[in-house]
Amino acid sequence: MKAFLILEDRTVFTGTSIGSTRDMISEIVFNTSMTGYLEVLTDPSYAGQAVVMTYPLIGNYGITPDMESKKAWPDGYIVRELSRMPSNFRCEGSIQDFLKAQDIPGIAGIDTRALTKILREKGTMNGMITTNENYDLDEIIPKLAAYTVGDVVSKVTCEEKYTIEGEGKKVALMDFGAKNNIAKSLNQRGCEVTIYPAHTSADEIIASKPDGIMLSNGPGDPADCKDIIREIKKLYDSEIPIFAICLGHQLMALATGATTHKLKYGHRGGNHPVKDLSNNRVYISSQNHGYVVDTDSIDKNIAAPAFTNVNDGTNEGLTYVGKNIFTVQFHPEACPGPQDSGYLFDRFIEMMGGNK
Ligand SMILES: NC(=O)CC[C@H](N)C(=O)O
Repeated sequence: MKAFLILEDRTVFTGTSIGSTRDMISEIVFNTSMTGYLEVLTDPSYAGQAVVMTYPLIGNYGITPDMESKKAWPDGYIVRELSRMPSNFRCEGSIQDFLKAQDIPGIAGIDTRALTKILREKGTMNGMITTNENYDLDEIIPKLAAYTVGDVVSKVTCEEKYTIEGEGKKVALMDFGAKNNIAKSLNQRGCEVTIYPAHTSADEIIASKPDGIMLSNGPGDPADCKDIIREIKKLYDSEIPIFAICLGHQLMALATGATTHKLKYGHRGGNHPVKDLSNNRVYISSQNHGYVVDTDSIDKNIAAPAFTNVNDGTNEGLTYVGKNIFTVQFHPEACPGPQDSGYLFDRFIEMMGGNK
């Protein structure tokens, strides 16, 4: 069946429908990862967005147990070519069947390179995937322009707290849309990890006396998370060590007076170079974000830049003055992508006093 991807600038791509055939409107973003399509599909930070994979062949090893959450979160999926015959000893099914089962509409067989060039030159924009050949652009474009990602953290966070047992330090993980490998990275290092719903009060977290608090990644515009930001300010005021990733990093910055803005087309992929400003070493990082902390808005008495992006100079991490708090914009938990910065979990454990 034919499918159409319609962009806010009136560009229309014609391809083949994959997954669900229902209409979808979303923000269209591109990811340049060459591996790890399943981790991308199940990363809750994509809620409210449809993702274009720039790597031309997707799905060749099918669906494996590498899910980063319990389901797929993007509103839509856009690829050049979907593998017709997935093959891997861990393969449990095809991506086509997975998208159908998850009711996610998609489009294959379009020139994703041309699409990515448009998004890179004009910036991230909204779009629609439809199988209706009689689409009416004049009717659709205003609907696309009106779309906003909205409050997606509430949609992706867990409903109730739960604990992953461990013998070492007790970590409270705030789930704003956490990827599984954050809890796993801590647990593999011995930590007992309790995962809390995003709207848990700071008082409850502090009363549970954790050795450290981890603020997770998550979807949407950080500045929209006003209630959560208020609670994070209380966590900042407590003396508990804190490590934060991506949305968590942005929320801590907002809670302490900095501002954020939306990048033209974001950083989503597995090869983003970030420089550790303490030793000028460059790490290749996994990234998925559309917003950044404004470097100029950081109060020197509160925080200092710890990492910058080598490609565009934007902020990639902060250390907080006089506090046991550090935060990063990229993904040390990888999944997908390089694990170069996994040592940051060790740094967090040291900050909590070490595991033994
Ligand atoms: N992966 C994330 O946590 C993303 C954070 C935020 N939603 C952004 O796009 O910038």
